Amino acid sequence: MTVFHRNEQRGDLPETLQGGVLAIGNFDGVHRGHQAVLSRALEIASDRKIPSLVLTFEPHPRTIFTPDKPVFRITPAPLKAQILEKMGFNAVLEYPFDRTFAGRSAEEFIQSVLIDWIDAKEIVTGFDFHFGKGREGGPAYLLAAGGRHGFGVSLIDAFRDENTDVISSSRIRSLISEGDMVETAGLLGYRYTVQSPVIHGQKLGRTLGFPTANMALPVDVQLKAGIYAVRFRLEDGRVFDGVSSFGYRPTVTDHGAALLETMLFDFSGDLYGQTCSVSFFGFLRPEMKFDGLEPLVEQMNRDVEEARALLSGVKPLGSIDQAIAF
Ligand SMILES: Cc1cc2nc3c(=O)[nH]c(=O)nc-3n(C[C@H](O)[C@H](O)[C@H](O)COP(=O)(O)O)c2cc1C
Ligand SMILES: Nc1ncnc2c1ncn2[C@@H]1O[C@H](COP(=O)(O)OP(=O)(O)O)[C@@H](O)[C@H]1O
Repeated sequence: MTVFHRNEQRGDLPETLQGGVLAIGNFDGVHRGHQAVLSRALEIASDRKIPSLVLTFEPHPRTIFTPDKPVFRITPAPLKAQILEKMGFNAVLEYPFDRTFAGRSAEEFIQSVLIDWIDAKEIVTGFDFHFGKGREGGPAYLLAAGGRHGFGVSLIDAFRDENTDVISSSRIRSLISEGDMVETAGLLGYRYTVQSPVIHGQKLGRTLGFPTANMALPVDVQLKAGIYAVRFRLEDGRVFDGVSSFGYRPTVTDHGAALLETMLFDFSGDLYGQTCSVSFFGFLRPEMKFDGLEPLVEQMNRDVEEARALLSGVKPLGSIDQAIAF
């Protein structure tokens, strides 16, 4: 089996990965609509026995065009790479995106990236993908370029959910900001997941009988503050059920940045420094300000019971969910 290749800085592309099928897009969230595009690329790769690659852009182009409004990334690059690897791709190419790159013509992009660097034989993308200076390159342009350069082009139509709404990253971002983890999972095809190193907190949790693994999430994350039923994955792959609190902890502090704190069930050990992931299965309640630690602890005990009950019956939604949250 070949090792998954993550190319973060337009480094040399191994020859074994040239001449493949290339899915192009930002794919933030790798949601079910993205998965339709990506599955088509995997099918072509398997039929033609050529490598399968994904070309994406880092940072997210919108961060370059509107720097004062950083995009809330559903899947930061490392998690996206993991999901693509689990799906069966051979490589992800995270192309450094800046204004100079954005200012290149569509033809320059095709020649220097798709032909000279990757030697792509097949391109798969969504029906609305545009590229090159001022978005001059669209589906028709890409089809014509394929004719000239000799690569195949597959354009995948917008994927709709059961209610015939188009699945989009922005719709999912707003569901996450409302704490709607069930609907979010339905559109992603897997449970919303964050990854971060476990950091030191105030060491109060253990004295309350609730040790919590603390994580700082990227500032752009717009997860609703509150208490969630979760599954927690350690670096070694072990997974524990747990309950998380995300927010500002008004009972003990009333300032500072939002923190994600997770109490793992049936676990004891040291987690500091490990990069762990938390997958969200359900929203239990908003964060509240209690009059002292005693009522807080009583409520935390009820949260634990509720989370245990919610998690007792959960099943993987598919292979991506199985790989990251189970
Ligand atoms: C299940 C759970 C629910 C929580 N709910 C609240 C809450 O509603 N309000 C609040 O101020 N803090 C809440 N917290 C945060 C606690 O105040 C925090 O875990 C405690 O202060 C320990 O902090 P430390 O990890 O820095 O030692 C919750 C924590 C957990 C694990
Ligand atoms: N069941 C558990 N759930 C969460 N963390 C645990 C658990 N058992 C042990 N730990 C360890 O204890 C630490 C949390 O203890 P705590 O007193 O809350 O300290 P901190 O304030 O640094 O988070 C975690 O980071 C982890 O290393």
